[in-house]
Amino acid sequence: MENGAAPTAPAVIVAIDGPSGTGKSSTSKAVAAQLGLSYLDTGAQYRAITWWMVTNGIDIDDPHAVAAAAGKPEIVSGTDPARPTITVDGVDVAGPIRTQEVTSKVSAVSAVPEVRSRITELQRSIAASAPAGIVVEGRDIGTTVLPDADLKIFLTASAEARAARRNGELKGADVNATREALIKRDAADSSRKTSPLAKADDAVEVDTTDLTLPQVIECVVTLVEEKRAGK
Ligand SMILES: Nc1ncnc2c1ncn2[C@@H]1O[C@H](COP(=O)(O)OP(=O)(O)O)[C@@H](O)[C@H]1O
Ligand SMILES: Nc1ccn([C@H]2C[C@H](O)[C@@H](COP(=O)(O)OP(=O)(O)O)O2)c(=O)n1
Repeated sequence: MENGAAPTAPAVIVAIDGPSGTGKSSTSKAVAAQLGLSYLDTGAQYRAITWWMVTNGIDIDDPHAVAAAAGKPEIVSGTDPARPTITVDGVDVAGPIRTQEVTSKVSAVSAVPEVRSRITELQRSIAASAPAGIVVEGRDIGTTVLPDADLKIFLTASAEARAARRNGELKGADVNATREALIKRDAADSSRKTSPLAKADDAVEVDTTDLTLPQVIECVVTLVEEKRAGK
């Protein structure tokens, strides 16, 4: 290089999609931290807009009402993988977006096309401004949000493994009820008309059922490094 500076790697965009409990958030955060990339949890954004709708008394079963309100809340995501943040109109909602109420309503809100177009635009602008690149996790990142991503991963796991993992986080929950709720939400997310949960044709599928979290992280880091090396 003319100025003697060390060459910097070009920004790398990694899309990680898959159903609930497959390990997207844990894997994406760890991969981004290890590789010095930004991190975006797009599910948190859909949860945040759902929280705003519930808090403001919008009838989430009325898609017209949800569509009419979709442009109102200002959602801001902090993309440091060591400390991801999410605010709505300046309010920290990291805790409130994880309630059962929000979880049970997020699929209906995120199926509304006006909600998706607003959040998709936000996601693209965050990805475009990440200095070293970004790991973006969700349901439609490889298919719709960032179809030109350098690497696309689709994580899967059995419903039993996913329910057991989620139950580890919810103290005292019934594993069968957790499994049924996961299956119901995945079915709603996969069957909606606008950008459903789906594997992109060029995504690498990783079944995490019998892998530990460190094994999944290592697998994805290796795939990113191979991409960067041009293999
Ligand atoms: N391969 C794995 N083996 C065991 N537990 C895992 C694995 N991957 C993730 N987990 C755990 O499962 C739970 C759900 O993981 P998370 O990353 O939130 O999944 P997702 O973002 O796909 O819903 C977390 O408690 C996480 O620590
Ligand atoms: N890219 C995305 C990400 C999430 N969603 C919707 C559908 C999901 O059920 C909810 C919540 O996503 P989130 O990743 O937080 O869900 P879990 O961590 O799996 O419980 O948001 C979406 O429609 N598109």
